Amino acid sequence: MESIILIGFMGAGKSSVGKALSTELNIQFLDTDHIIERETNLSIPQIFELYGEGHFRKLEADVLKKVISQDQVISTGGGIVELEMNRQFLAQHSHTIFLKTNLQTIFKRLETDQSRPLWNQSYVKRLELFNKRQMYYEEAANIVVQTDYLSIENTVNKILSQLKL
Ligand SMILES: Nc1ncnc2c1ncn2[C@@H]1O[C@H](COP(=O)(O)OP(=O)(O)O)[C@@H](O)[C@H]1O
Ligand SMILES: O=C(O)C1=C[C@@H](OP(=O)(O)O)[C@@H](O)[C@H](O)C1
Ligand SMILES: [Mg+2]
Repeated sequence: MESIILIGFMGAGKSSVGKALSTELNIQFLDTDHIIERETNLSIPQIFELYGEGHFRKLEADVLKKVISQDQVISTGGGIVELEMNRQFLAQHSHTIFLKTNLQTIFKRLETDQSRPLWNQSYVKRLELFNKRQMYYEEAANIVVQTDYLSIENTVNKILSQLKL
């Protein structure tokens, strides 16, 4: 089986759903953010603060290329689709899944979150980022799963049924 890649906005549930999905399928779980943090020995906010978003995007693109292989679930960061190269790469992959959420759901889930530098900004900036990225996710994904009213467990089940596994 090809690896399963989860994409979507911050708070869509990529990391939580990815972990649960890998447990269900009994395969390895990778999260591009975790790999970057481990390899740099820095937190995501520290990388943004010290080196800026552009540098983080390079690290993220390198990790994405490196981790695609068989039999694993890969959760990405919400901004992986910012680079066109990544969008093309993801679109060529048959199991790229867009976890789709409306902005209201994201606000609820990330209400007290301080760990995401690009969420930690004004309402207008958040809205702009959310709107801009929607078509990027659509472009990069082959499967779309709407998650607003689903628990993590039910999202996993919906993915499994869409993948017909
Ligand atoms: N389907 C869901 N229902 C309720 N809460 C969720 C759901 N998916 C994620 N969450 C919660 O939202 C927050 C962000 O989830 P996370 O998996 O880190 O998202 P992402 O990796 O897409 O940014 C976490 O607190 C998580 O427990
Ligand atoms: O949307 C983004 O640009 C980002 C999303 C984060 O991952 P999650 O989507 O898992 O929160 C993380 O990669 C970083 O803070 C940047
Ligand atoms: Mg995540």
